[in-house]
Amino acid sequence: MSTATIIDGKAFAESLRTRVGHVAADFTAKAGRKAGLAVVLVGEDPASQVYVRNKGKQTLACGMESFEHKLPADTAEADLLAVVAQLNADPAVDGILVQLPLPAHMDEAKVIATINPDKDVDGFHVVNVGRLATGLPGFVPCTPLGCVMLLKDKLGSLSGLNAVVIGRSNIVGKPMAQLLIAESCTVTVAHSRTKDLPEVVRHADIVVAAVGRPEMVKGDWLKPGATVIDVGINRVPGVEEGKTKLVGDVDFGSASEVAGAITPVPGGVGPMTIAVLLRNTIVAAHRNMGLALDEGVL
Ligand SMILES: Nc1nc(=O)c2c([nH]1)NC[C@@H]1CN(c3ccc(C(=O)N[C@@H](CCC(=O)O)C(=O)O)cc3)C=[N+]21
Ligand SMILES: [Mg+2]
Repeated sequence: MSTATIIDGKAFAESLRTRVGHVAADFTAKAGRKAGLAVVLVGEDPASQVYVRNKGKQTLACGMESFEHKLPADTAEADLLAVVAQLNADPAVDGILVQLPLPAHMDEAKVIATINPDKDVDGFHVVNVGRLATGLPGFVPCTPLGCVMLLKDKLGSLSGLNAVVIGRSNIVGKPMAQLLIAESCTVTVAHSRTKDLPEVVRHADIVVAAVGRPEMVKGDWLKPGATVIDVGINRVPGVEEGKTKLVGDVDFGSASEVAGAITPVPGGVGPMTIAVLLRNTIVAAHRNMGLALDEGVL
């Protein structure tokens, strides 16, 4: 039987988007224009198209402008860089997101390096990575920031807690570790080469699973009462022939019998990622226009 509290990321994301909407209306009144988010999608990956469509819809629903740039999969890297440069120069664009992954013929690091760091609402530019690592104001990657928001909402102070992050990607694992360090957690970063992962996880008050392996983390790995944040979005064959279902990196069935609280997939971290993107965009709009904003209201 499931005994864990389910952390409702979908509901939290909705309330965050409502707060972003109020701040966005205030911005429009002060700036005389709406805040704008540009999303660049290269290629026709169906999952990416769904995400981009959802981002666009939610951007508009928050009272911000959405600019979508869809480029064919065989676009030359130079042409993508030119689009980014044009968005950097456009005063109607406060935030720029280039959907990843990019086609194999493109150098992702080079493309990200071209984005103006002050419009980099994904927080992927090395300048923002450095700002996060050194405690300067900048932009923090949306998924890990969303995870910390859920953790603080659930636990209050995270100070002194043992946190184990499984995964060391630039997008989730590494920035997640930085944020947890800033919250005064004792942080362990585990990954595919970690020896005896269950034994490492057993010490964690907080587990953040971001490895991309369906249902890898089992309930009997967990310290009873641990808070489990599942970042995984894995599409696997469903019970019905030909259908797929979405599962996380955590085996929800067994984990929810041991954890104190756990995020579901779907409806956990995923919706937070988009809500934080909108939050980062309205923050960028204020900063770049020199308008004051109490970021604590977000
Ligand atoms: N530059 C860049 N920034 C990103 O933030 C970025 C990206 N590239 N590339 C792709 C990934 C993926 N991503 C998700 C966003 C929302 C959900 C989401 O809302 N998921 C729903 C389910 C959606 C479904 O049913 O497929 C949920 O978990 O409840 C998932 C995944 C952002 N990404
Ligand atoms: Mg890894």
